[in-house]
Amino acid sequence: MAEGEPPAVPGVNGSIHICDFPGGTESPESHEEESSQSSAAQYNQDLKSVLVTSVLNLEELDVDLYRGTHHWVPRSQRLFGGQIIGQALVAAAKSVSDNHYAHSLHCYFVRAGDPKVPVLYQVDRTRDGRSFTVRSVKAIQHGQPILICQASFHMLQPSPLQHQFTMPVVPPPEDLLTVEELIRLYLSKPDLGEKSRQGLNKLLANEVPIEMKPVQPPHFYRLAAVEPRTLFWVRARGYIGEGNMKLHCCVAAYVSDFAFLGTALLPYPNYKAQFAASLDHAMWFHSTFRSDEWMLYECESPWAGGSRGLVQGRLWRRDGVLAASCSQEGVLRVKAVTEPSKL
Ligand SMILES: CCC(=O)SCCNC(=O)CCNC(=O)[C@H](O)C(C)(C)COP(=O)(O)OP(=O)(O)OC[C@H]1O[C@@H](n2cnc3c(N)ncnc32)[C@H](O)[C@@H]1OP(=O)(O)O
Repeated sequence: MAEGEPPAVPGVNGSIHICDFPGGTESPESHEEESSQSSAAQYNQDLKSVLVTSVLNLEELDVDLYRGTHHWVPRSQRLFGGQIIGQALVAAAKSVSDNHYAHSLHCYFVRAGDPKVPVLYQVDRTRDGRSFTVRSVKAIQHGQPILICQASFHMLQPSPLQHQFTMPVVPPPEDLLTVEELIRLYLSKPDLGEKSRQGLNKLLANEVPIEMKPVQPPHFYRLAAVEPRTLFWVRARGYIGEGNMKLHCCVAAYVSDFAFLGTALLPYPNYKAQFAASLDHAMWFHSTFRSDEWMLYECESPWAGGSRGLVQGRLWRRDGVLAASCSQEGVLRVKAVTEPSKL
């Protein structure tokens, strides 16, 4: 890693995209306190998640037409894909009855999102069935689609067919450090270069509405090739509360695109992404969950080639229930890194 670049974390651009990680100004101590409190008390209900109060709170302009604004914009200055998916799912869900729940979505990112203007979401009520309801959503900027999304909703239908994989065994979130805490540890290294220090401080100032705790902190530094698999605990910052499963799915859609594509870069520490962007994103929701509670995100990349990478993910509730599955392909244009790390 070259001097001047912050250390790598498993973000979308591997060694350069650390801006895609949550920043914040909490002290490490606040998490120690939190872990010693009861789970009921761990939510400060005054600190509502900004995802709910702002990002996913769309303005209704007309029937089936909504406007969404931006909260956090990545350093790439193109809109965060998870934000567009989450907002598209909110728009789709608005015209779906309360007893139908999101079970899947399929999206293509066809143009880069422009952070300077809001996004319009135009919903087509494709079909209303007894069990399944389908919506098509077009996210539009400057008169052109930036995302096309199909979302399907299903009423609850119990069935004797029921199985799932087993959740990986990992340390609980209370035993792990947040990304911010890991960065602070890194900042305490006396031999850290000044430009790296500046980059890390910028990262801490980021206001990503997600908290993360990597299970394998060595990946954080990404000095050696590792298998394309990563595990981290993740949750929305702030309180959302029980009850609105549609909303939790929208938040999970936002979260699921975060630090996902970078999994495909983990075996290649000698390359950095010059251009990385998600091309498509699919998601299946399996169980009820709370997106403001820690969930384990298990990400793996079974394939990369032809300047593209495929990533697959599973979001686990901490009690071992599989909450959601995700798949994404992204474009990955890389260049060789010549300078060794000075960090
Ligand atoms: C956390 C992950 C995320 O959130 S990523 C955000 C969500 N996803 C997105 O924003 C992706 C949106 N989709 C897109 O931008 C387009 O569909 C993309 C993927 C770029 C389509 O690519 P393409 O058909 O190549 O578009 P384009 O011709 O407009 O070119 C875009 C820039 O890429 C370049 N490019 C093109 N082909 C090549 C190539 N073979 N080798 C090197 N560069 C190539 C183009 O020159 C163009 O670059 P520039 O913008 O002019 O600087």
